[in-house]
Amino acid sequence: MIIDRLFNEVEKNGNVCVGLDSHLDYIPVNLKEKYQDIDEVLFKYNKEIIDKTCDLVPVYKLQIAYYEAYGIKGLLGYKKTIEYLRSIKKITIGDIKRGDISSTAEMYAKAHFEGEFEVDFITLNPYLGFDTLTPFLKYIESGEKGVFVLLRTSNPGAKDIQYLKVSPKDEYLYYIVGDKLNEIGTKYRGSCGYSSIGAVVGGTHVDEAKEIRNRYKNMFFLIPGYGHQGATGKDVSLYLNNGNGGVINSSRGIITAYKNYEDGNQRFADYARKAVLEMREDIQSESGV
Ligand SMILES: O=C(O)c1cc(=O)[nH]c(=O)n1[C@@H]1O[C@H](COP(=O)(O)O)[C@@H](O)[C@H]1O
Repeated sequence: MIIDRLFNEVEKNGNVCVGLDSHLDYIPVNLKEKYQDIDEVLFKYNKEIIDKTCDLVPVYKLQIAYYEAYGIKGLLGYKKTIEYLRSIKKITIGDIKRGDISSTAEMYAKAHFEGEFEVDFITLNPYLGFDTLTPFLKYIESGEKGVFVLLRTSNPGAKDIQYLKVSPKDEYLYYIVGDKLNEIGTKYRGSCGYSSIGAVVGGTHVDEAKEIRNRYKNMFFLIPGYGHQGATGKDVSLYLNNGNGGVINSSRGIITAYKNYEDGNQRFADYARKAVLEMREDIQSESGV
């Protein structure tokens, strides 16, 4: 199952998920001048970062908005990047955060689990209801695909809706979501013990971290918020289990790390590698593995 592959990759390479949120403003001028087409600029930037980090990380996440924003050429850059990652056997997360009525969700599943945009995992938004998840289950059942469903997000606005107290137990709304995901996910557990239905849990809020980790022992977490959004190694390691059970995403903190160095423009991928190494060490030292 895909979750076993991810679990094993984490055992081997640690927890860092490189977020390829490749805004053109993040890309060094010399690289932008070298290639005429946006798809090539995006792909070459991503490829250099991938080539310098792939021995250190278990997985890459592409937030699709950074590609959609550049139209057809942007999406071509997305396609080329995920194809390259899959060709070198790295696990891919398409951060698409979809959620819609089931007939439409069926087409989202087809769009991102098959064809030109095929990835291993996608992110989903469950706040339109749990029926929106059904069309993805047949892909998960095949063993080859997985999902990370938003549970409690990293942004300050997470408090607006996800933290509303709801009956019957007067608990936070996100626990209703988590309990249901846990229940659906039981059927899709791999030999590692985790389910291919994982959850997104922002690392920026830590008050309930222990409770979330204990309550959802078989859930694998995608944990964003490290670095630019303020979460530290200490914060995010609260969501891990013996150093596994989660991957921690950093996007800007890795792909724009070069901006802090005078020779950064020429060596952006070297500085991405340095940022990954530092992040990996930070997490490992805090999670005690
Ligand atoms: O699903 C996500 O990946 C996600 C969920 C969440 O709660 N917070 C969050 O920041 N993300 C994504 O994680 C990435 C964070 O980027 P950086 O803040 O630059 O590391 C972006 O691609 C966000 O869209």
